[in-house]
Amino acid sequence: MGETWVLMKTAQTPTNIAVIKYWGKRDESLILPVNDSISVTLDPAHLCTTTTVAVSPVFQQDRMWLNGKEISLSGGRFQSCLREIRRRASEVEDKEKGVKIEKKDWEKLHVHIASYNNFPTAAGLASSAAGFACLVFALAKLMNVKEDESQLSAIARQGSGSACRSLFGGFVKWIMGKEEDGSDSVAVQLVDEKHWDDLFIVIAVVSSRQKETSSTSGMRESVETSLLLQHRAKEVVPKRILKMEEAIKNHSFESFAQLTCADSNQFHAVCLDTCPPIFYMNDTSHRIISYVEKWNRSEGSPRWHIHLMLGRMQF
Ligand SMILES: Nc1ncnc2c1ncn2[C@@H]1O[C@H](COP(=O)(O)OP(=O)(O)OP(=O)(O)O)[C@@H](O)[C@H]1O
Ligand SMILES: C[C@@](O)(CCOP(=O)(O)OP(=O)(O)O)CC(=O)O
Repeated sequence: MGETWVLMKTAQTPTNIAVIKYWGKRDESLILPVNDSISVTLDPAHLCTTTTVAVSPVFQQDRMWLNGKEISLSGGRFQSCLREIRRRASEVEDKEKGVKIEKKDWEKLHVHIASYNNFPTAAGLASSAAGFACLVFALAKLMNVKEDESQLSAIARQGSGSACRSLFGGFVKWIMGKEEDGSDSVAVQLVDEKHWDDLFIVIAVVSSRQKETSSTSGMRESVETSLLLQHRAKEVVPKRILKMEEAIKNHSFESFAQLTCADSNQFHAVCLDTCPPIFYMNDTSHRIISYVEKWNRSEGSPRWHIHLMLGRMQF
């Protein structure tokens, strides 16, 4: 296969915001969570990642550019995604270019990746979720991987846990799973994006500062030191997930809002119960919470829900 040719695929993936949060791992290397979680995928017209992947016999190594700057692919999470996709690659034929790639060829071929976020990266808006989901989906298309979105979500999960939920639109549940190899820790779509089309999400960025504690290290410390996290995972989230699924299915905004706010508040309570404590909110966040709580009380029934995360606000 000495000739020069390039095959290319592009994908676009939105970010997602958790309404029942993932916080804590039972397996760090496979990124397996201590609880189920549920998120809503944002409209791709607003916050999304666009990723193009290309393969050619002239590429000498896997390389990636993010927002125009080359980044290292040596990290374990990128390597996990590349390895898992390659393992599932199958034959690709492009009759126009006269190219045929056998399954065995994929181990020897290298990819070049260019990815762009149309929103701030590493700024608390879950760019890793959209980014790893988009990377996995684009690579799967390029390498003719037959797995469905749920099976692909188990690969995106190894890039970043919340990324598994961005393989679908609408409301998505990440089932924590019980298997040690993580084969049953996958995302499934609860309802599609048309199910609740008059629900709007407003994201107010209440701080431009990079968060001090990454999600990865924050949840590691919570698992190691917070008794509240253990209680939340065992006693609270299992029941709350069932109530949230019911609220979403029945468009019960009052229940949806109450559960979302309660879960966000408990997430921040776990962060405070961690040693050393983790602060993801600031005075602005607190002020907006109290305004919205007063608003909802004055209006009789909740019209807005609010949950704060990582120094930013989603209504
Ligand atoms: N488009 C992308 N493609 C692949 N990886 C990406 C992309 N965008 C971001 N990432 C990865 O995600 C990392 C940023 O993740 P990080 O968790 O720090 O921030 P965030 O996900 O934007 O915010 P938060 O986790 O607080 O919601 C980047 O350093 C990069 O490794
Ligand atoms: C607070 C959260 O947004 C945490 C997201 O954590 P990440 O998915 O970014 O963590 P890693 O798996 O270590 O990459 C809650 C959520 O999105 O469910």
